[in-house]
Amino acid sequence: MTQQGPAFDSNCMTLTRFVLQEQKKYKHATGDLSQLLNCIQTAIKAISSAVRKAGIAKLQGISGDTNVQGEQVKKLDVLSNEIFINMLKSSYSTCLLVSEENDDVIEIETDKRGKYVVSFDPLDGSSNIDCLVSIGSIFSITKQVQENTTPSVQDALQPGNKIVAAGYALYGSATMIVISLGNGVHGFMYDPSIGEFVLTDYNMRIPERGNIYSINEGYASTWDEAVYNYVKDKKDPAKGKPYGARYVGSMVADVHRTIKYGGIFIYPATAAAKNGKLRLLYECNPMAYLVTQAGGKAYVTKGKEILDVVPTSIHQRSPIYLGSKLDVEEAISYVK
Ligand SMILES: O=P(O)(O)OC[C@H]1O[C@](O)(COP(=O)(O)O)[C@@H](O)[C@@H]1O
Ligand SMILES: [Mg+2]
Ligand SMILES: [Mg+2]
Repeated sequence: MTQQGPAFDSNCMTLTRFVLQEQKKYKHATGDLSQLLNCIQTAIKAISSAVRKAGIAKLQGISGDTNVQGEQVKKLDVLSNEIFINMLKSSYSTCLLVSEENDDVIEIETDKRGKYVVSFDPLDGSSNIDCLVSIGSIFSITKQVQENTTPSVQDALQPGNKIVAAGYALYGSATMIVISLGNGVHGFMYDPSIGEFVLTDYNMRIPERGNIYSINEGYASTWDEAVYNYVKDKKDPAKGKPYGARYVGSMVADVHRTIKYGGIFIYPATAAAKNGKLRLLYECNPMAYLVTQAGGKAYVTKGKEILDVVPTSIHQRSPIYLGSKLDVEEAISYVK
């Protein structure tokens, strides 16, 4: 447990109750955000249940193969996307959705519209599904620029500093939701015996400095000089105690470890991909928001924080340096 807040009894503080308690702090709150977060929580429970059955997918019908009845069944990422979209629509609190799996924005029907815009990666780390390595879901929530107007793509193209809440679910050795509503970062572990997410990590704070670097080192020959030299120095005993290397290849898992243990996660620009690989709206922004709320830093490059980038298209990519304040500042200082 990271830090126990005096007002909380973690044995019975569920995510649902926590969200309601946050809502009560704002006199004019309508309850729409709470309703939205409850629907996201339900989506995550459903995806977690599907993830836990992925290994017997051919029998259960969630693999993208043909099941024992000879029926075509859905892949986990397709299923996760449908679950997210259905839950968000039925929350009656959204007007526009951006999903990694959909080329265009999804406009919510008029009679179901609310004021929030949600960007999400329904299943992150999909290349890790078949080998049972941790995967996740990522989401961020902003308000529509002008409430009660017809939603347009401009409502989705807001910088990360407009986010009102963001979080991720990690389907690891346990399922966990890590979330921020702008007042710190809090972690809730799923307790299958009661079917609830229970507060386990109150006010998560990322260590100011860590001793782990996380980057896909297989691509080192394609990095620019700054990233190459930074990583080289982190391994050089003449420059200090060498850092450990960890790279899961699921952003949720790599960022979760970085928040818990400290250190740095980098997905840089490469010679082939000038903007890196990760998507700004539903990967970089939510994670930058959480890491910043936990006391860390998230940069595109020197002098440019992720959360200040004004997006120009919904699936745009961005390089990212994210993690412990001192580690990120040190890595960025290598950029000329
Ligand atoms: O294999 P690479 O190039 O290191 O990329 C890994 C990155 O790609 C991702 O898997 C992309 O996510 P998706 O599975 O949602 O496409 C990130 O989770 C991860 O950080
Ligand atoms: Mg992803
Ligand atoms: Mg994905």
